[in-house]
Amino acid sequence: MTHATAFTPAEIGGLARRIDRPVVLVGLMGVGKSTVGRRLAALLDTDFIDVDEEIERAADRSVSEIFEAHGELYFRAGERRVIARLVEEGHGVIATGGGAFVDPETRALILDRAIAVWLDCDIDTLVERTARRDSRPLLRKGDPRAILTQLKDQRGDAYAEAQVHVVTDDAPHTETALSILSAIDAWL
Ligand SMILES: Nc1ncnc2c1ncn2[C@@H]1O[C@H](COP(=O)(O)OP(=O)(O)O)[C@@H](O)[C@H]1O
Ligand SMILES: O=C(O)C1=C[C@@H](OP(=O)(O)O)[C@@H](O)[C@H](O)C1
Ligand SMILES: [Mg+2]
Repeated sequence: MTHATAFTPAEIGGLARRIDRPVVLVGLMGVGKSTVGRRLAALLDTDFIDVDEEIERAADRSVSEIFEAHGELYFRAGERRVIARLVEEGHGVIATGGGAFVDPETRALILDRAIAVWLDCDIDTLVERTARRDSRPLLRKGDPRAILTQLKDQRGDAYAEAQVHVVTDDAPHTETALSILSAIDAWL
């Protein structure tokens, strides 16, 4: 559920000043972490970093190529290191990849040093959105709906540890970003 939340620019500025830690978006593949995260950073007039893009830049390979060449465990090790660095650097908004927050070490770090926002939506929407791009190696292993359903079940308890929970729908990205602001405002 998203709310058409009206914030004046001054209110958003005031909220941005109260946010003294990185806002880290977590949740399943396709929920909107990368695209809504960029919009959220723009609203807050802060910088945006996507963890997968940082990993790709450091490795000079795509996430799919890393999975293919070295396997998931190697990717997770790199992901853990990159997130530790990004949280330490204190970026404004950080979009993680869907598996990152499941790692206990990464989750503890984010909960301690950042504000974790769990973006959540229904499986039908995730299936439709993730079908648009063939860039997610975990979804190539079988039926995407079955895989996403299983991951939702496996990861739900970890995601639920996030300080802020926002249930989204197909509202435009900016509206979703405003819902996140509203939820952070209520939590602070
Ligand atoms: N709230 C939304 N409304 C409509 N489309 C969305 C929304 N959030 C994300 N999308 C679309 O879904 C796809 C996946 O979004 P993305 O931000 O890459 O998700 P994630 O990083 O969580 O895997 C993109 O095509 C994106 O534009
Ligand atoms: O859920 C996961 O384990 C993954 C999610 C992906 O990121 P998005 O959640 O941004 O799609 C990417 O990190 C990788 O394919 C693994
Ligand atoms: Mg992403």
